[in-house]
Amino acid sequence: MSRNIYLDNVSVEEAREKWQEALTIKATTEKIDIREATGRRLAKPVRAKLSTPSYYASAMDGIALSATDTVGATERTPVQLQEGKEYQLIDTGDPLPEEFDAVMMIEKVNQIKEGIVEIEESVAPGQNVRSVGESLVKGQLILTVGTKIGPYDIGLVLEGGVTEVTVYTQPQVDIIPTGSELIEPGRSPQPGQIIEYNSEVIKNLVLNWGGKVMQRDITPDKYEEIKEKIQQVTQESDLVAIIAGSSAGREDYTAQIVAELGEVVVHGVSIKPGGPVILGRIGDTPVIGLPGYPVASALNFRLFAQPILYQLAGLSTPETKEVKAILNKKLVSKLGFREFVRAKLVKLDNQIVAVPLARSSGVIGSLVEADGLVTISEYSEGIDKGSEVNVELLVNQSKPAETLMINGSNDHSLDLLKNKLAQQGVDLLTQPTNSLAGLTTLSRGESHLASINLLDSDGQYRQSLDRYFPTEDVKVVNLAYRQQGLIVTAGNPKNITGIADLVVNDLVFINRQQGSGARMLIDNQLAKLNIDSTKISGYQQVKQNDVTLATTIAQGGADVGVGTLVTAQVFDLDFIPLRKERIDLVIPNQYWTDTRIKELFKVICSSDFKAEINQLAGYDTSQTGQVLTDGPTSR
Ligand SMILES: Nc1nc2c(c(=O)[nH]1)N[C@H]1C(S)=C(S)[C@@H](COP(=O)(O)OP(=O)(O)OC[C@H]3O[C@@H](n4cnc5c(N)ncnc54)[C@H](O)[C@@H]3O)O[C@H]1N2
Ligand code: MOO
Repeated sequence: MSRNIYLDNVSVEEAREKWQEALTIKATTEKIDIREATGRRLAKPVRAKLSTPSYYASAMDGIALSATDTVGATERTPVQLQEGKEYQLIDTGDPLPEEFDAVMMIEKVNQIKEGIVEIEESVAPGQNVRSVGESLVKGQLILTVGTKIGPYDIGLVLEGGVTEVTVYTQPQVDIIPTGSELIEPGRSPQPGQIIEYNSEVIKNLVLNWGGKVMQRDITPDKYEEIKEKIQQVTQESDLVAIIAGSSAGREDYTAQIVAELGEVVVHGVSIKPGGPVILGRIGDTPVIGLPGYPVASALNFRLFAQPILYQLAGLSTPETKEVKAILNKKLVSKLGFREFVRAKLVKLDNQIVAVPLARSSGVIGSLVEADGLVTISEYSEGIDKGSEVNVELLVNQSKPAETLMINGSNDHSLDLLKNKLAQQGVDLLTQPTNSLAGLTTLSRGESHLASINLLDSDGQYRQSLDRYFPTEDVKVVNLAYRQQGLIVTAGNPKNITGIADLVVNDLVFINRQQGSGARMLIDNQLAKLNIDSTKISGYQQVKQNDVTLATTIAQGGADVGVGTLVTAQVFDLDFIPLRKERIDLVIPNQYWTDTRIKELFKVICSSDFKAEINQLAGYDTSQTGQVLTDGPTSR
């Protein structure tokens, strides 16, 4: 079998147009019981078969009477009425006897004696009476075509004497995940195996759009098996989605099979992610071959299958909502490809800022985090930092104002903080870099707060903070103290006891980057002990964070590095304590009154939060929530 190496490179619009031309899409309808119709779309209008109420009915508990008999009734000139002749007792919903035209509430009726009542005010004709057709009039239009049927609609339709309604048939999507490397969720992947989840993502998109799903078993990368499966399901399906095998790999068969069974209309669109998408048909059934990478798979399905499914359901695709935002990072892109970059949106001062997320199409988390999609045109090689961009909203418009952006040193307590803040409706966007980068970003107005672990050698923040905020006041709030030390191989086979051992010949050290608190710690200690860093093997090798440093040691790439106790424990490594270090949050005074910051401060000061931090090995909350310094003069 020859490989399909040459893909088309058509635009999104051209691909959609070509696919539409090749398909004959017709929405079909069915009659169903209104009681089973929640969420369905009406294909025919509903009209009332009855008027309701169908009789004049009392709207209150009281007495039925004639308005004319009450004329002139006041507290001083009450009117007496005789039961059976001038009034009759009546309850809510009862038919109004023909001889009467109004109802007086029982609370306003004084019983004088058996069969005689007295009233102290007059009533108007029709008072407290529900007239015929007050709710619905026979023949009245109750619901229009396209209505998405909800709880109240069902009540109204039933009241109108109707039980059966005509709705659009829910399109059925058959999803076939392919790939010999795929395993069912819940199993533990061996090297080379991947948990299959794309089909669940696609399934839930279809359900959200009002369709039905048949999720098929994982089919291995075997030409015959895939072909057979596609043949089997196509007949009964309104749209077939085949996941993976779309590209130029040795076992990428989808396009070839679709071509044999029907027609490949487009294979290859000039977009990222998701270039190798296949759009085709088998008989009258539309078939889409989705690229295997999860982001590509989901975005392609949205881009191409959603409009088809909406047409099948008798609807037009919902308009997308956009906001304008300022891009906070330069995006470089390949000319000739339209790229959809997932972005977080944050309201910073009075602007919405778009923070690009991971661009790899293998990172599904980028879709979880994303508030919107930034499109880089195929005619551009990228977008500069600071440019205004249109962002397609994936969330509520109010979301950017609920997000707080923090940059700086990473710490386990920030995860706990994020989780707690989320419960208060604040989304903490963490951008783990290092302390100095956090302060740089903050001083440029590109974040709301910074996390730092940079105490100066004299135990003050003076130097660091004055450098970044020479004129502006900032508050420094303690988050926690954590245990910093040497992370060493499990069992400490090289018997490392402290910093002085780092110059031992057969030891390999692994360092952290400049600007990180761990790097400052090691450099300070080396200076104190008069140790020449060039004598330490591996000193030039740096890792960007605690976790990658520990991973390197756990995998045998180094013997020792500086990190936290909690990270050593996560990776089952040994630990030699060096010092307790403070993790602080730096918050410019201008944000101190921001509601998101107020929530953050409340969380930090809560005993719940402190209790959670105290669960972390080596953490200390004795000063958590304390505002340590306040303004340049007191620093
Ligand atoms: N030589 C070329 N190689 C590739 C090209 C290309 O143009 N030339 N395109 C790349 C792009 S872009 C994409 S996207 C992928 C698409 O590849 P396939 O559709 O053939 O998908 P696979 O290679 O089988 O899978 C990619 C990746 O995704 C994982 N996967 C697949 N299905 C699932 C699933 N149901 N659930 C979870 N994960 C899944 C799979 O294990 C792979 O890791 O091709 C590039 N290569
Ligand atoms: O389509 Mo691929 O998804 O760009 O990685």
